[in-house]
Parts: sequence; structure tokens; C-alpha cells
Amino acid sequence: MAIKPPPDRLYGRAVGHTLRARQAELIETLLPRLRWPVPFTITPRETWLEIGAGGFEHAEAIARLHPEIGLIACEVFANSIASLLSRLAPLNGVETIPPNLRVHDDDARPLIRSLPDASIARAYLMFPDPWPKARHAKRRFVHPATLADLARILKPGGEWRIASDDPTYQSWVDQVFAETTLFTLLEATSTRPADWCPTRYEAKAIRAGRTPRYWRFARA
Ligand SMILES: C[S@@+](CC[C@H](N)C(=O)[O-])C[C@H]1O[C@@H](n2cnc3c(N)ncnc32)[C@H](O)[C@@H]1O
Repeated sequence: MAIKPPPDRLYGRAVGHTLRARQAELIETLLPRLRWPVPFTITPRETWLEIGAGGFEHAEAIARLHPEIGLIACEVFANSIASLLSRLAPLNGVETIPPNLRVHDDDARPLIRSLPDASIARAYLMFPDPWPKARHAKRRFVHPATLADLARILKPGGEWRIASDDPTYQSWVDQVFAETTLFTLLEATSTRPADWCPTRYEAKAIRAGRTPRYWRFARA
């Protein structure tokens, strides 16, 4: 399969709209406390990674459901990060920051390249931007080059969980993973497995009548 290498920036649009004053204040004051590599305030049993966290609903749910793990969630859009921060901002002085959640507020790919070998036990890529046109295939996060980077940072047997509602992306995932020996397919299903958390884009897709697909791949 001849696929062009990924461009430097995967998202071909501005990284957010103008922030409201409160959002800008939270980015200024609260984000530095959460921004990776600020250490987790627990000693995590293992570290997980989420790529393209959107409004962080899934990341927050995962972090609260698994208090023993550390989760680094990556997102480029300042408005989306501000939406997480608004939910975490102390309410009546009560702290709501999950001790095991950290945010990488930039492109996930350089972060992935900077992480040590076998340092991540699980990665999530939930409803990535589909880039359905063939000429944009190089922008898709699932890409042979990215597979090699993910394989390096995942522990042997570590899982990469992916979901997509876009038919072109669904075929693409099957095709790209069929051509690698770095990962083995554990499960592919159209029903969200019981231990997965919902996401905002998943709800949107189901409302629009699309059928998501969920994959679990293991680092070989
Ligand atoms: C379609 S949204 C899905 C959001 C969320 N995962 C969900 O399911 O609701 C994809 C998100 O990935 C983010 N994204 C795309 N490329 C990225 C990259 N290279 N690094 C970090 N985030 C990225 C986008 O900004 C966008 O918020």
C-alpha cells in the first residue's frame, strides 16, 4: 500500500476559536497544574494514553473509573481543553481534579515520539477525525508511521483501543492493521464492549444513525 508520510500537522484548521475571558483564565491558572509532565499525584500502577480527547468526557470517565492508573490525554483544541477545565475548576473551594489525569495540550505525535520505550500500557484513539477523502489519507491518525511509533511506546501485550463511526475509516483501520506484524487483533465489534466508556462523538454518531466500530489491538 503506497501511503504518503503524515504531514507535520494533522489538523488542517485553526486550533480553536477565541477563548472567552473565563476560559482564558482557566488555561492560564488551572492548566499548568494538569499539564503533562506535571507528575500524577498518585503512584500509578501503569500509564495509559488518550489521543484526541475532544471535550475530555471519555478521559475524565476513564480516570475516575480506574483511579489506580495514570492517564495522559492529548488534545490540540484550546476550547476543548477549556471545557475540561470548566468542569474541574474548584466549586465552592472543593477540588475536583482527578489525581491521575494529565493533559498534553498539543499534537499527540511529538509527545508519543518523546515517550520512553514500553512506557504505556494502553492507548485510546476514540472517533479520530476521519479525513474521508483519499487525498487526505496521510492525515489520518491511523497510519503505518504512527503504528510504528505506538508500537514502540506500548508494553508487549499492551492494548490500543480504537473506535470510529466513519465507514471509510473503518475499512482503513482493517486495512492498515492487516498489513502490520506489530499488532494483533484481539476484538472488533459493532457493540461497545462493556468496559469501554462512551464519548461525545459516539453519541453524536449514534443519533445520526451511524454504526460505530470498536477494535482492540495488542502490541505483538
Ligand atoms: C472527532 S474528535 C473526537 C473527540 C473525542 N475522542 C470523542 O470521541 O468525543 C477528534 C479529536 O482529535 C483531536 N486531534 C486530532 N489530531 C490530533 C493530534 N495529532 N493530537 C491531539 N489531538 C488531535 C481533534 O482536535 C479532535 O478534538
